[in-house]
Amino acid sequence: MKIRVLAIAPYPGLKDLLVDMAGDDGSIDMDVETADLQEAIPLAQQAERKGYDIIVSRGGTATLIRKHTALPVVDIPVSGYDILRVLTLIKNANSKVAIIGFPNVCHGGAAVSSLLDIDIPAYVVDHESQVEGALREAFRSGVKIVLGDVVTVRTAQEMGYHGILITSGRESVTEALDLVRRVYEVYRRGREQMRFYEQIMAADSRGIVVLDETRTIRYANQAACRPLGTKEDQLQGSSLILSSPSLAGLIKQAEEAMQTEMEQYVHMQERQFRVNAIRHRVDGKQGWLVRLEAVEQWRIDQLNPVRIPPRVVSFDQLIGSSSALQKTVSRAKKFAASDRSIWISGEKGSGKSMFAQAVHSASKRRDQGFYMIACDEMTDEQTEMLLSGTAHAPGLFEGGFGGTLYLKNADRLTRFAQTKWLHALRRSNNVRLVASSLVPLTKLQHRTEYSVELLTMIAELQLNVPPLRERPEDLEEIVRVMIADYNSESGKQIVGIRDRVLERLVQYEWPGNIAELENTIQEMLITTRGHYIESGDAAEVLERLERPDGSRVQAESYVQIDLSGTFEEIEARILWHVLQEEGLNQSKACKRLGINRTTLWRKANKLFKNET
Ligand SMILES: Nc1ncnc2c1ncn2[C@@H]1O[C@H](COP(=O)(O)OP(=O)(O)OP(=O)(O)O)[C@@H](O)[C@H]1O
Repeated sequence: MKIRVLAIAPYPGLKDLLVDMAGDDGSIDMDVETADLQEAIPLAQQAERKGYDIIVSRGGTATLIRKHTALPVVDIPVSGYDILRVLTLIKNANSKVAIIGFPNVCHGGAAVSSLLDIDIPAYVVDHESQVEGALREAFRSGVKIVLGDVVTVRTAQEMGYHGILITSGRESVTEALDLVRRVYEVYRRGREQMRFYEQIMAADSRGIVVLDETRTIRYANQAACRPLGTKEDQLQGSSLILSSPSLAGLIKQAEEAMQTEMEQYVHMQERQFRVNAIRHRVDGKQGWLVRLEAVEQWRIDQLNPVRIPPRVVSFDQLIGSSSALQKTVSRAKKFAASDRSIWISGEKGSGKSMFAQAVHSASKRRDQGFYMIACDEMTDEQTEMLLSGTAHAPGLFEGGFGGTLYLKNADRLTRFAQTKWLHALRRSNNVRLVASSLVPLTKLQHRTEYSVELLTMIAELQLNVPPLRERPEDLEEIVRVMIADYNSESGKQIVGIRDRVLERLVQYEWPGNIAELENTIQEMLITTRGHYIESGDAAEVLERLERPDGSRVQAESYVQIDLSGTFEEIEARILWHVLQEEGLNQSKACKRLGINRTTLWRKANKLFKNET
């Protein structure tokens, strides 16, 4: 195989010589172009893509293009012969002569002229922009003829003086071609080794991304294109923040926390990825080696009621040391170790989703997907799409899903959806189900409209998350964490909450539980100007909370009634919600519903059999 060489000759005569000499060389396949300095840059930039192995050029042009290509650039030297030739030419000239050029030309010239005992001053330049100044200086001191490189000669001529080009002769080109063969051998070995590593990385099913100290992507393999949503060649050299702000955010966090290794789950391009990043230091500069692994193959596409919760929750993130919470945590930890389905009941906003995620994170399926399906938001059509697939996408279980499915508000599945789930689950035995509902399981078991078979499947174990009012001792701790989170987001420096405010918070019933507490504290924090949440900062929010009937207003705003199914089914759901909110007190429920006790009794009896 011949070495593919692109020669860029800064003057036409060199092109002819190169074409002539390359024709005789069996090991080199050379194309020659004529271009000087800046004109040569685009040629050099395209050379690698065009399949050249090495570039050959001369003097200032060679130095310049080296900065614009990853290929090796071999410089045709200005040899002693070249200088000797030109000095022989001008040795009898009566006019004063000088050499002006880059160091290689000047040093050679000075050496040869001193050997020949001719006095030729040399003006060394490091950049083409200095040539004009050097020429002026030479001409001022009486120089009439300048010897030099292409840029020297051209500028001298433009200034109205005589310039003689030191051309490269056959010996210099022979020397350059020898160097091409030697450089190529080293380059070939290096390239083969690099290709070997590149092929290994390219074949890896994990996405591999190498970042430099500015979080710019230096390398990305094929598998990294999917999560980053771009083509391989567009990724290299681009900033991570543009390709994946979420991943860039995680790396930034890890840097700020001075971590040298980080493992996280990230949601990118509608899929979940496990991210493992290791900090590296090359030549004193820091960077990251990031590996991205798809947690599973199924993707969400446009199904809104199916979501990936934004963060990984572990049991440690559940705040509260009350025995009520700790008992639930210890029960949930035991459940996590088994692979059985869990039914989590609890009031609105009490932490059911957090428990579901913590169970997943502590289970053997932690490396697989966790999807939350909002059952009350799914239309029957969407359930069908999710479970049976569409023309463009496989159904959830056909897509090889093997993680945890969290069926949020599973009590609100329509009859149609229940049947669909039942069929799908009968066929799939590799999924962990966690379901949640506001309704205690015992109540649901009496509902005629709910499939007993499905319940048996999705409620093998039961967990009850205690409402916040049953563990008031946790409130202060939760508020403290909320303040800390808020400080880091907002830059404020709030250090606590006054006892008077805390007491009033503890006395409140919290029908919307921690979700409601979060909103309340958030509002107080926004209005707080000092270091503590003072009574004044909290007054308006507290008054609203403590308004007579305030809790009911709050509770009602959390209720979502599923309007699918027959009128009787919808009526049943409304009836059930009102009864539940009134603590199963029929008189209060009748008053709110505007029906008499007999009607309620009849409907309730029909719906809940022996329940009321
Ligand atoms: N023990 C806890 N410690 C800290 N934060 C909590 C805790 N429990 C719940 N939260 C927070 O309260 C909010 C509500 O929690 P979550 O969504 O898990 O409740 P839920 O019972 O699933 O709500 P829903 O009834 O809407 O399904 C979330 O922002 C969650 O992070």
